[in-house]
This record gives sequence, structure tokens and C-alpha cells, in this order.
Amino acid sequence: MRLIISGGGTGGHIYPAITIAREVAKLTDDCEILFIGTKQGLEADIIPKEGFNFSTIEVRGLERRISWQNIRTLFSTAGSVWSSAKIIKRFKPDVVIGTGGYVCGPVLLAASLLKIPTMIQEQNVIPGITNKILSRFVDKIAVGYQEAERYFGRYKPEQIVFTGNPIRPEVMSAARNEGQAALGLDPNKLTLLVVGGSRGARSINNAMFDVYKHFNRSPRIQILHVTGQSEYNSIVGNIKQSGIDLSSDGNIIIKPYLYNMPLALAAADLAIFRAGAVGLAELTARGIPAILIPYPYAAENHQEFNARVLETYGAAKVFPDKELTGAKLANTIENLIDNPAVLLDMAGKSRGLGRPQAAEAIARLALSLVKLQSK
Ligand SMILES: CC(=O)N[C@H]1[C@@H](OP(=O)(O)OP(=O)(O)OC[C@H]2O[C@@H](n3ccc(=O)[nH]c3=O)[C@H](O)[C@@H]2O)O[C@H](CO)[C@@H](O)[C@@H]1O
Repeated sequence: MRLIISGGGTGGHIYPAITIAREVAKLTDDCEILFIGTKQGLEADIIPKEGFNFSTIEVRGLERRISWQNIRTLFSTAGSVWSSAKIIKRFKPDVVIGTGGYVCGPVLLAASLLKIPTMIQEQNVIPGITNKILSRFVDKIAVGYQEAERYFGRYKPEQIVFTGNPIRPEVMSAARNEGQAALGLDPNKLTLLVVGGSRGARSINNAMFDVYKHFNRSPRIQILHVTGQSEYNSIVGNIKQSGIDLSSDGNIIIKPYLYNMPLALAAADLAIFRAGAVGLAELTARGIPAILIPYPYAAENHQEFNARVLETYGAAKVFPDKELTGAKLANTIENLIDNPAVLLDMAGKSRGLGRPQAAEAIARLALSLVKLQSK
């Protein structure tokens, strides 16, 4: 089995690609995998570290308006399709999968022109521009949300399959007591996990000050707040200035980034999150009730659409970023922990939305294309 997989730009496109590739390898003998990305994207750092063979092409992103820049980009895209075709002809894949980000455009287009089976995976409710264009060419589209279908416009009915978004297997295998021990959490307190996406979120970080003051030394709740690398030092400094002693007061833990997120999720009773599709897939797979504050500048406001799905099912409460205040956040948390039945109900609804088997379903869908071809 020979697989080319491509996705890039943010972690939200790269981690799904890694998870899907590993799942395909698990389901097949002798799987050879090649990842295609760009030199500039985060994938150039992550993918070789994860042990995959990595080739790069040059690609420019399209602007969301008509411009001279876009006309130049179209010409350079023709060059990228040509370089992708060269890599594809050399590697001879059985199937090519794209997980979003503009690098997928030329790679999947070239594969489709070369009559190789193709599939894209769309994580969000509102598809990205590259996946929207590619939907005209590829054999299958695996969507993370059922609601995504209607935003693809023209497609063949059998082309779109609702699989859910792929999550790392450790998200499901991590145990609660293991997570508590690894992060120094008290098993007798509820744990609130606060994460503003992979780079942190300033508005959530700012609002958290009132939350610290409200719950400092609380015997009921402990807070694990992931600030993002860039604001970590200033936040810790401000907390000290406000008179909270992080080491002796004991129920607030501040981290710049979590490399062991699955363990934190295993310990969490309630989460405050942005609404990136992979983070939400992880929350629902574990059945964690959440307060969501979608990133307001995401393309076509897609995070809000992701978040509203959880809200509609009763799995989360959603606050628009511009309406967020520390007092509101502290009150909402207080209300939820005062009403364990509500929290339990939200947890059940969250779990009901989770698709822990999504990676396997996506891998099997890709393999079905290979089988179809060899018939
Ligand atoms: C700003 C923006 O446009 N972001 C997009 C980006 O999300 P982005 O990559 O920011 O966020 P996601 O929530 O989708 O994924 C983040 C991943 O990083 C992990 N993590 C995060 C923080 C941390 O400290 N440790 C850690 O391991 C999470 O567990 C998760 O696996 O791609 C997603 C999927 O297409 C989109 O839905 C998001 O809208």
C-alpha cells in the first residue's frame, strides 16, 4: 500500500493528516507513506519529527478577492501542480489524501488529473476555500460535521461521507488518575481546563483574571490554564502582582503549552476552549462539557459555526468573543459547578457527539477507493 498525504499551515490540518496516515498504516501491510507540504508551513517542523518521509512543493495561498496577486498565484499554482505530478509519478501512490490548507490544492488536483483515487478530509462546518475547489475533483470527501455537507455546493451524493474528525488514539486511552498525577492535580477537586487553541487566546487570558480571583483557594475547583507561549510570562507576572501565590494557594496551574494534552483532557471536568475543530473533536470524544469562545477572525467565522453545533446539542455554552467578560465567565463556571446534574447532562450530550472511531472510518474510506480501483 502506498499513500500520499498532504495538509499544512496550522496544527488543525497537520495533526489530522498524521492520525489518518497512522491509521492507514495500522490497517494495511507494508504501508509506504509520503507527506507533501511546504517548506514554510508548520508541517516542515512537525512531519519529519513524527518520522514521515517529507517532500515539499512551492505554493501560494489565494486571497479571498479578485486581485493581481491572485492572477500571479494562479500561474504559480500551475507550476505547483506540475511539481506535484512529478512527485506523484515517482512515488506511484495507490491513493492521495488531503486534510486542508492550500498545499493540498495542487497535490490533489495533480493526483486527480493522473486518475489516482483521491479523498479530502474537511474538519470544519464551513469548508476551507481549497477544499471547496477540490470538491469538484476528488472521489470522496470525509466531513467532520454532518452540517458541512450543505456548504460544499455542487457534489455527487455518494461523494460526501460523515466520519467525524480524527483524533490521536492517546486522547481516548489516557486515564483520569494518570492525568491527575502527571499534572499535579488534586483528585478531590473538579478540574477546569482552559485552552485558547494551539497559540493561546488573549481575550480568554484577560478574562481569566477575574476567574482566578473568584476561585483562588477554592476547596471545590482547580484551574489548569494554558496561556499560549507568547503571553505566559506576562500572565504569571500579573498574577503575582495581584497577590495570588501560585505555589502556596494551590489551585491554579498556569502552563504556556501542553505537550501532554490527552492527559489533561482525561482529568478535565469542564473546559473553556476556542472552537478549533480538532480541539472540539477531542472534547466530545471524552465527553467534556465546555464553555466555548470562538476565535472571531477565523476564515468565514467558521469557529462560531463549529461551536454552535455543540451548543445546539446541549454539549456546550457559547460566548461571542466580544461579549466575553471575566465576571460573566466566573458566574457561568460557578453556576455549572453548583449544578452537577446540568454538568452531567452536558457531559452526556458532548459524548453523544463524539466520534472516537473517526480516524478508522476515514482510513477505511480511503482504502475502499483502492479496492474499487483494483476490482
Ligand atoms: C485560528 C484558526 O483558524 N484555527 C483553525 C485551526 O485550529 P488550531 O490548529 O488552532 O486548533 P484545533 O483545536 O483544531 O487543534 C489544536 C490541536 O493542538 C492541540 N494542542 C493545543 C494546545 C496545547 O497546549 N497542546 C496541544 O496539544 C490540541 O489538543 C489539538 O489537537 O485548524 C482547525 C481545523 O481545521 C480550525 O477549526 C481552526 O479554526
